[in-house]
Amino acid sequence: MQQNADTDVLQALDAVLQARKEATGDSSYVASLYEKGLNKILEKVGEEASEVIIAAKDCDGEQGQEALLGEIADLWFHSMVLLAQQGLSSGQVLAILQERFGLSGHEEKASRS
Ligand SMILES: N=c1c2ncn([C@@H]3O[C@H](COP(=O)(O)OP(=O)(O)OP(=O)(O)O)[C@@H](O)[C@H]3O)c2ncn1[C@@H]1O[C@H](COP(=O)(O)O)[C@@H](O)[C@H]1O
Repeated sequence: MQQNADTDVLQALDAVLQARKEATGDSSYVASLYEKGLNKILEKVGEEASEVIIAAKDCDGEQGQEALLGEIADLWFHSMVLLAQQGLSSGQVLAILQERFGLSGHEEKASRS
């Protein structure tokens, strides 16, 4: 199984995604997505989400778990490309999760009315 990694990698990747705004598509996959635009990035997010579903349905044993982790990494990565393209960062998503941490989904829903 893969080793655990901490959230530093998200911050480092945010910086790379930002820097790729100055790169060209022939040298960088991320820059190629920026060049193709929002619709292509959304297509990749949708495609990767579908691959997560398929991998989860087939998730049997260590190999299946490795495959699922790989697909979720692809989904997170493409979601981060979307955030960067929109001028946002994973840090902002983490802040929302931090705010929600410990608050039951049922309680949060009840507090809305
Ligand atoms: N984490 C990733 C990462 N995860 C997945 N991918 C790429 O995402 C692509 C999507 O996989 P697919 O199988 O869907 O690709 P595909 O069939 O070639 O895609 P399409 O032609 O259908 O769009 C693959 O090319 C993967 O290599 C990534 N590409 C880059 N990164 C990170 O982004 C950084 C910058 O990348 P570059 O901009 O390419 O230098 C890298 O240093 C990495 O840290």
